[in-house]
Amino acid sequence: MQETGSISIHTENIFPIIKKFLYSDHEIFLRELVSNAVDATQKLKSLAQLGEFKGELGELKVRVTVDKEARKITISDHGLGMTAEEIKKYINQIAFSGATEFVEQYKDKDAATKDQIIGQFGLGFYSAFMVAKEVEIFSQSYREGTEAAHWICDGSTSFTLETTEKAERGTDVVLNIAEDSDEFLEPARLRTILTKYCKFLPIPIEFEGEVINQTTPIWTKQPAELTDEDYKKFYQELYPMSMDEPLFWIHLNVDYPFNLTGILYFPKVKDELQFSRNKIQLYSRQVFITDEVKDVVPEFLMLLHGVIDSPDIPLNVSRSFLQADAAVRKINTYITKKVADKLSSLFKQDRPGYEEKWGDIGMFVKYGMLSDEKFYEKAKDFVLLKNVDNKLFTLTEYTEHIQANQQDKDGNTVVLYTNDAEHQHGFVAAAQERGYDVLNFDHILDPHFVGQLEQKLEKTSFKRVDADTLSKLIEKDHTTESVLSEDEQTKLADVYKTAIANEAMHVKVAALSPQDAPVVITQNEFMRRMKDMQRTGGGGGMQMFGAFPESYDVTVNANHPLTQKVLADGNGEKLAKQAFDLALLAQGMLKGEALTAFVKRSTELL
Ligand SMILES: Nc1ncnc2c1ncn2[C@@H]1O[C@H](COP(=O)(O)OP(=O)(O)OP(=O)(O)O)[C@@H](O)[C@H]1O
Repeated sequence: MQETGSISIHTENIFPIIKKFLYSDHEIFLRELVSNAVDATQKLKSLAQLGEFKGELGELKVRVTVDKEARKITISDHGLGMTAEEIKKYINQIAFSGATEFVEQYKDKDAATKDQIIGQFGLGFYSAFMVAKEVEIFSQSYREGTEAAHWICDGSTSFTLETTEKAERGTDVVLNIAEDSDEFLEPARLRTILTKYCKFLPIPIEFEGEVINQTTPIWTKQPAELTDEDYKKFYQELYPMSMDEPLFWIHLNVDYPFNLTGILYFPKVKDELQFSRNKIQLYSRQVFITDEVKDVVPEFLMLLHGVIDSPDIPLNVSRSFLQADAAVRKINTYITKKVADKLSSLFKQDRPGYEEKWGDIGMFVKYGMLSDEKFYEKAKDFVLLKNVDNKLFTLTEYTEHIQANQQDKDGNTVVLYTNDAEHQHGFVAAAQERGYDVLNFDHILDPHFVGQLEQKLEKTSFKRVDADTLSKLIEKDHTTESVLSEDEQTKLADVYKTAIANEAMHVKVAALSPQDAPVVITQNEFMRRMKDMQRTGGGGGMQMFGAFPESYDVTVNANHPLTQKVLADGNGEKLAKQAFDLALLAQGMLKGEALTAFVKRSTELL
């Protein structure tokens, strides 16, 4: 029997159109054909289980071979095969009508969208024509008493179908590679494509006499069957270049209301926010799809590594649709919840272990809290604050820790922090001397995090240790009386103003304790925060603060013994300058010429 015919579709000659549309990702033809072969094999296995196929299953491998001379790539399977009638139905009708529909719907879309949609309309098989000028199918159905069929098509709407001889059950798809697709005749190229897309397919894939895949990757197994070593080994397989072991992992496994399996690893990341993105691989039934998991995984978890496998993610639709897709939103929420639960249980079950990892996971947690309200609600119980003595506290523990000492006269709890304990050492030490605790907030996310905590925590404010004099940072009821008269205070301020001679330094006199420093230089908390935010790119509306020059408050302590000397001494200005320079020195602000002058003056005074 031989039959030639025309495939009944509306658009004439869709081949050139498809080929043109899908220019950027021709390599996926192999993914599509190999997954068809795998599907056919699995269907046969299911039929055997159901007792509908009683013959020998034999060795169920999929073989990919390439013959460079003959310009042919062959994908062979021992799956259920197709009769001539089935080829007409599944290939001529389904595969081709899918292609037609594709052309009609996606004519005007951009390249990225087109790349994504190839499978959507059963375009799988048709993708062969992106690289082949002619495609042949040799197939023998598993059904007894059926004849083998041979189909040839050049991508146009006409085809030839005839009976043939084929010894073994299953299908061979033979591609006659087009001149412009020579690259796919290179075995090395084919191997790369196969390892990229087919590494975890459930049926063995043989290429050049070697099986290139793992048929049961660990995410398809039950967590109870797996040891820590299995998870670590798999991580190493996924990221052979990685030096570090993952910190911990989450095995995802849900089948309702959507289907999702996978393993997410927390890598060691430390500081780099931009580091290792796009490390999560997305699979659909063990076929690799993409490592662009944006929208499927919440933004703050993009730093995680691992695999997600879900047939429910509509991979073939455009980006904007993906964001709006209900299944994707649910998956997103699910992953966030799973991550929060995992952190929570680590925290509860092994506090020391959790604290040890805090340096690596702290950033995730804070980033998550900042970007996701639901995550904040869970994480507020396991987020940790670190003080300058490297002790870690939960939010509740910390409030309890400082409440007695660090309440101001209005009953607000004042949290003191430093963003650079080394640099602000003088301020930190002074605060500690008063029995205050100082937190370390030295990550670039911390200014934002501080802002968030201030909004969320009741009657709590955050002040950097160098934002004001200690008595002003936490204002207590009792005010220290000034030993100076009004006149003396004005005179004192004038002496300092002349000595400092700098517009950016706002001199004021305050009655501090005689034990405090004679002069303290501080930078207003609000202004400094605005500038910090701006530097880290936060808060779009903060732009206007860029126009403000740096300015500092210089607080002169009226009650310090030195003050009397400054007022009495004919040399007052020199002393004032010296005291001011010492304050600058404590802030690490004394540099260059000023530093040289200071050293000279100190020697003179000595
Ligand atoms: N190797 C094969 N063995 C048996 N049947 C096949 C084989 N390849 C394709 N088919 C049949 O042809 C049909 C069309 O294949 P095609 O790849 O175009 O779409 P699909 O596999 O149904 O969907 P998609 O690939 O888009 O997920 C398949 O559904 C299957 O019935």
